[in-house]
Amino acid sequence: MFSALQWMVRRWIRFLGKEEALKLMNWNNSDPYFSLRVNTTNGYTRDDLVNRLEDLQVHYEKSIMDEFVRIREGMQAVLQAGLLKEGMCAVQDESAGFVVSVVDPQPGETIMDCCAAPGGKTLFMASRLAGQGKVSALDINKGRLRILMEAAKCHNLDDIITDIHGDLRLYAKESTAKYDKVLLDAPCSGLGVLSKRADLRWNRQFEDLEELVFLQDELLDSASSLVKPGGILIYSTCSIDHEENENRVTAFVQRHPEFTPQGVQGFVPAEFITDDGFYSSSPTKHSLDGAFAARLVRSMH
Ligand SMILES: C[S@@+](CC[C@H](N)C(=O)[O-])C[C@H]1O[C@@H](n2cnc3c(N)ncnc32)[C@H](O)[C@@H]1O
Repeated sequence: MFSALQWMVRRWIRFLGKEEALKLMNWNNSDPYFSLRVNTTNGYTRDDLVNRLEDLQVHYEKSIMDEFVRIREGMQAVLQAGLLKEGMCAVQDESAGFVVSVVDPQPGETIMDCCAAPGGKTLFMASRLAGQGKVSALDINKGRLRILMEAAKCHNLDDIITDIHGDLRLYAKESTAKYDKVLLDAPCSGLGVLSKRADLRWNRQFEDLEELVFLQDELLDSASSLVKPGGILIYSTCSIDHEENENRVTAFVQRHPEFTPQGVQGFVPAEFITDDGFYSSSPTKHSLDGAFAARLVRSMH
């Protein structure tokens, strides 16, 4: 009845309880919402986007995030009308938007986006810099990085964004550059986005989770070496699994006492803040994709 592998269901029941696990499975099997983020760099406002959606007779809801609009149907009409190609908006879930709020890009800052492609967060961070500052977008996947730079051109952000093709683990060993902020949006199980990525339900094995956790630790170690003294490391995933989220942060600060977790109060609304001060969105609580982010401040020495 619920198309999820047994190991996932067992895990959800164990960590969320039966009732919450059932709600999650229902959410994953329902028709997904899609969210559109208006591109303010090109001078558009949310009202411009709303007007275009009304012309196209696409039903929408204004989101709790200022730049976002949610639609359940009509994505085909949006694509055909060229709203994405003309750089008016991007498809982005608010759960990813809130990760950018946790980064809190400020004009003039240098930001390293370590696992950047296809660039949803890179673009949003670059637009928040308001023309001052730089985002370096690194990814191991050349094809996805090309898509990122095409989108950057379309959004008029290509002078702010520099692409770097490479494996973060090697890059961090060789590079002497240090950044004000470093975002590691790590490769993860995607267990928070199963309503949109139904394929993951069938493809993900428990062993994948173990491998991913190992990779997440390695990438966190590498990303941390790029943070300047007093700078901030942001670790995020689109997973709802503690093993990939809170547990990775706990293990990281044990290996790196020079980093201290900083609560995300003031960066995202209170209902998205966990008891430990992390950002967490939940499909069942917030009707958004699942995501997680932690802010870690590097000491001055
Ligand atoms: C969750 S996705 C990033 C999504 C992206 N931040 C966004 O918002 O659109 C993870 C990315 O990590 C990249 N990746 C995986 N291993 C990597 C490595 N060792 N070095 C650099 N990038 C890596 C993948 O190619 C993939 O694009």
